Amino acid sequence: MAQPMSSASDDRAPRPGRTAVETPEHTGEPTGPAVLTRALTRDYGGGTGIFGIDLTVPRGCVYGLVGPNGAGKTTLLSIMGGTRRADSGEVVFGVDRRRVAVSTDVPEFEPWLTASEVVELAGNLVDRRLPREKVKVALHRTGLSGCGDRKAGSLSRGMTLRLGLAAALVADPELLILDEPTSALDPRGRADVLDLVASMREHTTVVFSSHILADVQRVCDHVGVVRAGRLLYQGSTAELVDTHMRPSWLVRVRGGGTELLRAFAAENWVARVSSLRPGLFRVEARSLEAGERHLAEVLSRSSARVVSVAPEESDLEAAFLSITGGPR
Ligand SMILES: Nc1ncnc2c1ncn2[C@@H]1O[C@H](COP(=O)(O)OP(=O)(O)OP(=O)(O)O)[C@@H](O)[C@H]1O
Repeated sequence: MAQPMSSASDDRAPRPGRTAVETPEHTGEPTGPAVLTRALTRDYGGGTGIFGIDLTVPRGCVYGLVGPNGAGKTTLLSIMGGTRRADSGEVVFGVDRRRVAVSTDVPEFEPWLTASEVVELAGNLVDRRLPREKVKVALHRTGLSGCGDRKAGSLSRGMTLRLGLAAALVADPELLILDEPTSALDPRGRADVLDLVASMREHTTVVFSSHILADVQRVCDHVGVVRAGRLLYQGSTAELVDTHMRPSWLVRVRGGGTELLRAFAAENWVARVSSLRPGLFRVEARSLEAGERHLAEVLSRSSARVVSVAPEESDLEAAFLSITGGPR
């Protein structure tokens, strides 16, 4: 695993026998999840920690782990990455354990090493004959091309985060675990890292945690929602957004449209209709199917002059609030 000096965890050494880490033999085409956890529990006391987490990360996906502060994301990723122990449960890898790389939310490096040396060292831990060119490529991919000779101790927080990423990906991991990889970055930096993550899809499985749900929605095809140490949802991002959002449409008509407003309000399939301003309504349906089936019908029965009908974009933020019942 490429994780040289970058950890801020409390207890690095997994206790033998406490967290089972299995690596199946590799024969032929790999199948099954890249990594999964079974009933993973780490109880810090006082109701904090993680409890009975069954995470399944399909191979080749970009998996986003989201949850409020203190939900247990770092604890979970640290146990998966081998830098914390679990009280019980297991982590099962479907990829070669040596090809799992981790970048923590607060990477720490020896301050006197240059950025190139940090990345080279990380690479050599995985492959002693790692071509020197790979170090340059990793620095380039993480936006640190001009910084190879700078001491790690002189880098800003955002640059240190990028250096952690470069160290993690230098040896082409099969599974990359990233804790809050965009949290310390400016908008440009965030976009760069998200593009990088998106470009790794399929040949590398990526698991990353984030507070920024727009980032997760942008690059993650799978998502896990944790709150208070428990996994509330996991599955495809699209499904999460579709099933946890009440589908809605914005309807614009010429004139006031009071008669149309009443017509919508009388329909069973309409969960709510609200007037945003004269001539503009939001129609919320009880299901996507019902809305798509009946919306046009009501419009055609009405004498209102319809200017436009547009489905409202569902987003992960709203789905997240619906699942967790509160802000993140
Ligand atoms: N070493 C520890 N000892 C005791 N409690 C801890 C320890 N590490 C974390 N916790 C507690 O466990 C809970 C989960 O923490 P964790 O850092 O895993 O959450 P998180 O989802 O990563 O939070 P954040 O988004 O704020 O980084 C929190 O209540 C935290 O205070």
